[in-house]
Amino acid sequence: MSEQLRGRVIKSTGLWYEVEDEGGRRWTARLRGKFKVKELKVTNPLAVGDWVQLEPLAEAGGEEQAVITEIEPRQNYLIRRSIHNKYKSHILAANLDQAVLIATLAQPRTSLGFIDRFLVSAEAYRIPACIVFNKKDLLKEKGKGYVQELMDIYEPLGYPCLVISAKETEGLQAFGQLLEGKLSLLSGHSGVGKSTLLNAISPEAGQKTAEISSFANKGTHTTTFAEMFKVREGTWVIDTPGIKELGLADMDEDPLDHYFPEMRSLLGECRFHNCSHTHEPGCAVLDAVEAGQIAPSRYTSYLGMLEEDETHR
Ligand SMILES: Nc1nc2c(ncn2[C@@H]2O[C@H](COP(=O)(O)OP(=O)(O)OP(=O)(O)O)[C@@H](O)[C@H]2O)c(=O)[nH]1
Ligand SMILES: [Zn+2]
Repeated sequence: MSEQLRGRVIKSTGLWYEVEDEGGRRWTARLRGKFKVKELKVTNPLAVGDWVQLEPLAEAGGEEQAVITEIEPRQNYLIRRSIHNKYKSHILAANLDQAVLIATLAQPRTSLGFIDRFLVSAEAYRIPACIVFNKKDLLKEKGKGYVQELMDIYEPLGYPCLVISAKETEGLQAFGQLLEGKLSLLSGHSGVGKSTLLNAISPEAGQKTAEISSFANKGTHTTTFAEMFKVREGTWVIDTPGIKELGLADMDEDPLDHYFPEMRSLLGECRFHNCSHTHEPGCAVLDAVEAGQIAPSRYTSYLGMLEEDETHR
């Protein structure tokens, strides 16, 4: 019996994987052949974030080489339809502890529709989500009041929020604490300050993601390329170009209202069990909107997504 180690995939090229074992050693690893045919619906059997069992190769010379013998069951994963084969899907990352949306109200403006879509995707993927409003320094009194209004909408729904300024290094400690001990997906429009923020808390991780980002902007990346970065021991982030904007594709078949926490708690109270909450009499969701218990902007996002869903069917 050869030695078995537990490790985590931190980089995947599709051909080989970089794995860090629990002792912090890095391995270049390949999958044992039989795994490749196991799951027919995905193009990649293994993704960044996966926990695996490793078997070091005896003949390895200077470089640490190993074979991956087992993949642990996933807590969650991000998946999207393969760009090469429409009948298959591609797993982008696994076992995410949270999805962090970096948003800004100016330069560029992140729309509420975009925020809500991100949150719905996170719900569908069963990944806890939070929102970090960056560039606080650009906000005047009115803008600050508006951010507070947004926080009053999102926090009671279970989405923690932070308001920070990477430029004025305000709230960076809280941002660091938010990430502490977790694997976080960082998401957000180009220009919201993801690289600046990462740089501020971990120059090494910031540098690496910036390289990938400029690589991606040239349009040369493929979705098979994914990597997670160590902010510090036990704290990781993924800022892969292909997953910056989580899509709604390939989520569970659950109806959309299941992904809005404020509607989820009302399900079963509508008169019709298949209520779409758009026009039906005796609709508990419409009543809640009317009564101001559901934010109008959230309901508007719901309607927008519902309509989009229907045109895609
Ligand atoms: N005023 C202000 N500007 C900021 C702040 N944070 C970042 N910026 C600026 O916003 C611009 C974009 O920041 P980046 O960190 O490159 O944004 P990014 O999200 O990584 O963008 P991509 O790499 O395109 O995905 C830069 O000019 C930053 O200096 C902030 O808190 N306040
Ligand atoms: Zn209803």
